[in-house]
Amino acid sequence: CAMAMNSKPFTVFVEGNIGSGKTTFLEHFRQFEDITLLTEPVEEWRNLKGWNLLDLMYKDTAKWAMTFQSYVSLTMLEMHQRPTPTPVKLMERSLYSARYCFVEHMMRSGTIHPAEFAVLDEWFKFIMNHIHIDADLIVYLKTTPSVVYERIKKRARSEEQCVPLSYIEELHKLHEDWLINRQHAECPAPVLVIDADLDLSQITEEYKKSEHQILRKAVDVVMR
Ligand SMILES: Cc1cc2cn([C@H]3C[C@H](O)[C@@H](CO)O3)c(=O)nc2[nH]1
Repeated sequence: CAMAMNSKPFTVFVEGNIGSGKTTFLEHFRQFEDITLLTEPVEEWRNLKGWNLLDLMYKDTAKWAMTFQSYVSLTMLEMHQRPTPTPVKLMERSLYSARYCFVEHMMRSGTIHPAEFAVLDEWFKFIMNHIHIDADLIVYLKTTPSVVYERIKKRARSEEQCVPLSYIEELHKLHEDWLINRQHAECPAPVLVIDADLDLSQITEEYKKSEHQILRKAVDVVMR
């Protein structure tokens, strides 16, 4: 049932490390007509007027990380703001994982200059104070770094082939600090943790756990 475009849909952020199965999780919900799926616009990051910013970032991180994260944040903001015709909206990642996981890592590792970090942080704070982008629920696909590292190698996305395990471990810790240890109060949504180490055959049971929570909330939104 299409809802008026102006009412706020029940919004879910699907978060997790590289290779944690976010796209697979989202595809599982393709079957429901009352849910709008917004997957990560990786193809936009791979081709902005012919420039593959994702590849540039992985090839020369110090030079391109700021530019890449700046564009990623713009594409995420566009998705946060996109009108949703359904009672439920599932988004792959968010401006929160952009800031608390990826940009945070780049600042701590010295990949970006403190002045570059300051600019990205000012953009993030302005958006937080002026635009409502909160989630009603965060689904955290919790994984073990070594498991997703093997998946990344098997998936063989060309730009990611040089990603070291240490990077995956650092991103994991930042996801845990945010979603398990709840170190950032700006994003107070409840977190539903899914064991995403499970391989495809077993994980459907895990998805059903979240399906119930998400769809029940969808009914609440529609009945509101
Ligand atoms: C919000 C956000 C998503 C995101 C993805 N990535 C990278 C990780 C993967 O290699 C690829 C697709 O998620 O993009 C990144 O470097 N910075 C990001 N920030």
